[in-house]
Amino acid sequence: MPTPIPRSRPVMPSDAATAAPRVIAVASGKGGVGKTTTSVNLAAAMVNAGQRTLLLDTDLGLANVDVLLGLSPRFTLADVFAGRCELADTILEGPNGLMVVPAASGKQHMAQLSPQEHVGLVHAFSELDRPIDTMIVDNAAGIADGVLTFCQASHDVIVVVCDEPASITDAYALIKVLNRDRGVQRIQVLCNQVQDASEGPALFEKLQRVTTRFLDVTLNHIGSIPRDEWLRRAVQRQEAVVDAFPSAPASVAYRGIARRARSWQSPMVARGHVEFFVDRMVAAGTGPDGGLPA
Ligand SMILES: Nc1ncnc2c1ncn2[C@@H]1O[C@H](COP(=O)(O)OP(=O)(O)OP(=O)(O)O)[C@@H](O)[C@H]1O
Repeated sequence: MPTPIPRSRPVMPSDAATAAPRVIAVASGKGGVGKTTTSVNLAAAMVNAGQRTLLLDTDLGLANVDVLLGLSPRFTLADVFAGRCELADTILEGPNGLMVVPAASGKQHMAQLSPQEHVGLVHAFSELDRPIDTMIVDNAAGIADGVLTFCQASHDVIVVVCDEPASITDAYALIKVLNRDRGVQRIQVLCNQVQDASEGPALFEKLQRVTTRFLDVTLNHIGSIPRDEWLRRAVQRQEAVVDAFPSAPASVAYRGIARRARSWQSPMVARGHVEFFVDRMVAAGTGPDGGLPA
């Protein structure tokens, strides 16, 4: 069992006003649909647009944000949990000032953190003394507890989906459990690897039909990313496509989504921030000390 992150002091409203990151979780039911690609490119597009952005890789079992960006972590979250360093020590400087917190690749036990440890991790961001406007959280695929906890604790959840039956079925399963078990009522849907302009809206429509029928959740189609050969070339160069090939179709699409993300209405506009994390954990009974706020 890894050592839990030391609990931070209680989060006061003034702290929240200083930290103030808007937190966006990126998830998918099925693996391999483009979740990490999306996290990296949205984060890069946001940083290029002047937002102070931190990309957190929580795919603790199988990390790859740092690989995609060609970064070499000195410390990872595994070191934080083992008490070998502070969270701030794990932050890598990515392209154009993007802050990247790498996960711990291949450390199987890191994929099995308790809800309290997930909360501790998220809560620890309130201790960071550098200003962050937006935090993008790249999750593992599937519906493991940690994924649900990170999604539940974020202001927005982007579910990445492709037009193939397993992706749609698994996206539905993820949305269902987020909605029914974790009280998430709004999901941002990103359709990836579309072949033409009509595929994204049609795919969104399919997903929406089934969720409207069975769930009390609002889906919002935030945009579609074309299947793009330039994106694969950028991966080979270990760069975000928005940086390597800014005029590629996928880059244009990611920039558009990043721009529009600013106007998504936060479900708790007046509150938000780190305080929002803790409140939502506690509301669901997954807070530190079995439901009591730290
Ligand atoms: N729009 C796209 N056009 C072309 N290739 C893409 C696109 N999106 C993703 N890919 C490719 O698909 C593969 C899977 O992408 P990615 O690693 O982002 O998926 P993932 O959902 O994060 O997977 P995992 O859950 O296994 O981490 C990668 O090789 C990536 O380069």
